[in-house]
Amino acid sequence: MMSDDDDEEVPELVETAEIEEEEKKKKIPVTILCGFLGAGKSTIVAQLVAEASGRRIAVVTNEFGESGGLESVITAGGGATTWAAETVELRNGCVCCSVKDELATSIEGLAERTDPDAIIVELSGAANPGPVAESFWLDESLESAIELDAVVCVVDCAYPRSLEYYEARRQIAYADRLVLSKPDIAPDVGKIERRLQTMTSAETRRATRGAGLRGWLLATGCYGENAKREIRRVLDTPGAFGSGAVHETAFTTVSVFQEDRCVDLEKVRAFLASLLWGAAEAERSSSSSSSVEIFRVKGMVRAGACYYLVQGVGEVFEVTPMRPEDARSLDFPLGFLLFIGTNLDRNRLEKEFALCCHHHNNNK
Ligand SMILES: Nc1nc2c(ncn2[C@@H]2O[C@H](COP(=O)(O)OP(=O)(O)OP(=O)(O)O)[C@@H](O)[C@H]2O)c(=O)[nH]1
Repeated sequence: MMSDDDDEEVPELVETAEIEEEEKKKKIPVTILCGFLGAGKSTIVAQLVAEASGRRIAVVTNEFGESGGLESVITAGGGATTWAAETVELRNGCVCCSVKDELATSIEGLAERTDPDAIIVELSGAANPGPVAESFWLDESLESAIELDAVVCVVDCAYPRSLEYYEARRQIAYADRLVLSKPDIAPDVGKIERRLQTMTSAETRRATRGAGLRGWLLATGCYGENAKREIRRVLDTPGAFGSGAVHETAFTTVSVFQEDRCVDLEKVRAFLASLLWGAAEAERSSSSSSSVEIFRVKGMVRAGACYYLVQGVGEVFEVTPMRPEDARSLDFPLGFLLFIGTNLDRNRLEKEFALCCHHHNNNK
């Protein structure tokens, strides 16, 4: 029976065509899950699937070796009974070295066939997440159904020595989020957290066997247009704008900023291109421990009245306009770039960023 109140309720007008259009545009978020050998990646995936409560999560795992394929499993969530297995074939072997162009195409195909709500790509223990993340950096014009959502790295708190391995530190440098696994058996999680803070501004969370991570780990919006919250968080991270403390290793975060000066976007793009491509080239041709490597770039710059988000992974980067409402809500007029890598030269980065800026605020 309807009450008087119900009678008086004015039905909301729903523009179905608009909603359909929105739905169509909504891309399937891809989470890259990395972490050193035995850190707890598979345990986390199993827990995410167990907590999926009806959402469909596609899991793609990369096993090194013979087949050169990627195994994937799809679940409708909520228990083992709904699992279905499928293999994404890649011709050339290891996902993190040789097949990056094929990877996104294969996973797009998988997404089309199975229509999941989220996709997790679980990498093997020593894998480099950089080329994998790059492969999801798809051109807008390709109208892909999938988009990179975050690189998540699992750090084993019960095995702090893993941080001595270059492969483990590189995974941390690429990550947007760090899961601190095994806090239940680790003697000093706080010490590991403090050490990680000297290496990256990525957000961290402790989790025993992956419990309670779903809302934090999937569909985070760390990349792309939704990255506003992530930028806000980086700006709020203590130390992200520090005066250049010397870190324990050559592995560092350096941020440079130009308060309220407008940039020339073409110069910013040229600066990033020469920096990232130059660093990658130098890295390929040298095995020296003093070589410069840049894993991640994050930032925000202003050109005229418009703010732009800067994001980079490995050799690829993009400079994208922010929605005016997002830029307004950031509430401080700041241009900054944050680099995570090895042997970064703060003075050089500061000088070159300054050269991208106009002398006056009015963009003239
Ligand atoms: N005590 C405890 N054990 C954990 C936790 N997470 C994972 N483990 C255990 O750690 C071991 C390795 O976990 P996996 O999930 O297989 O790790 P992985 O990163 O997938 O391992 P690889 O694929 O070999 O690199 C297993 O014995 C897990 O049961 C945790 O939070 N606490």
